[in-house]
Amino acid sequence: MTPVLETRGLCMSFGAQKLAALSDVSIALHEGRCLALVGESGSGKSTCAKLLTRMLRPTEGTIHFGGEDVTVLRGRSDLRTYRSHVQMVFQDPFAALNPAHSVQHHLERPLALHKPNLSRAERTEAASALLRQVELDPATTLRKFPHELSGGQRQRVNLARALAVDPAVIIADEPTSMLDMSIRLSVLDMFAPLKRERRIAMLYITHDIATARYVAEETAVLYGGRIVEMGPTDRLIDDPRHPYTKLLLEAVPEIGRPFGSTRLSVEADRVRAISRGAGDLREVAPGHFVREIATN
Ligand SMILES: Nc1ncnc2c1ncn2[C@@H]1O[C@H](COP(=O)(O)OP(=O)(O)OP(=O)(O)O)[C@@H](O)[C@H]1O
Repeated sequence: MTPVLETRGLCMSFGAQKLAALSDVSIALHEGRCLALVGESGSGKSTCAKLLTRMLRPTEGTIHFGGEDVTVLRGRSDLRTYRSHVQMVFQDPFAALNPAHSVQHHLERPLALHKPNLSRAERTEAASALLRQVELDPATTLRKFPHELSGGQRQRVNLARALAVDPAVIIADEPTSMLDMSIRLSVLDMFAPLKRERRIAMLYITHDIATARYVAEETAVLYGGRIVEMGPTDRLIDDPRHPYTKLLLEAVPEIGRPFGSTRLSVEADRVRAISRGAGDLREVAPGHFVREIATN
């Protein structure tokens, strides 16, 4: 199956010192499927999202969308067209919405650009349908402003707005990390019908490997800008092969685990703690890594 969006050997470095934020990243997003990109803070997840949406241009490697090389897109209108196919849902649902505009405006604006032939009444009906798709009641939501919505409702509006332009790809960058625990899964649950019914290809970016199982058929683990393990999510969680994947899984909070500090150590064959973004993972002997994780 030809991927909808594919990267080959993607690299990104910043600044005069050319510090590598991303090295040799090759991933593929397929129609109706989701890939989770998992890694801790600083591992390069957001950089990857910015490259895929072409907010940044990679220093090396290529990005193909529908078979076409979009790595070199430059013109404003070409980039705008590309980004209408590849939509982002951001971490902070409040910052992504304009406090001065109603939900109706947030949804009807992209609809007006994407489907200029719709009459005003048809546009409002399309906005209502989008809200129903994300399980919000149009009658009570359309007229509201962002501050009148809960965090979960705002993230649903963001998702509805992304859907307004019929994207082929949605990149969700930590979409639930700023939401209350109790509603995270209900927001993630909305991804399944988008894949099934709209056949959208998704990239779910998260630091929380445990949630990957809810949304993603495949998972890639990013460490220090490199993919250290990739495979079917169930296999990767049940039988992690790379030491860093094991560390991520051991760090998942569990009910019943006592408060305090858990000392995790792991024999590593490929991880190098000198990679930036490694957090407090330390190499204490060649190939031997320890990490202190506060669990309270
Ligand atoms: N514009 C930039 N200029 C210089 N360095 C950058 C820039 N953007 C990102 N970096 C660096 O690249 C590395 C990866 O950053 P990135 O934001 O992609 O990580 P992340 O995994 O998304 O982290 P988080 O989960 O904390 O958002 C970090 O070391 C960061 O400091």
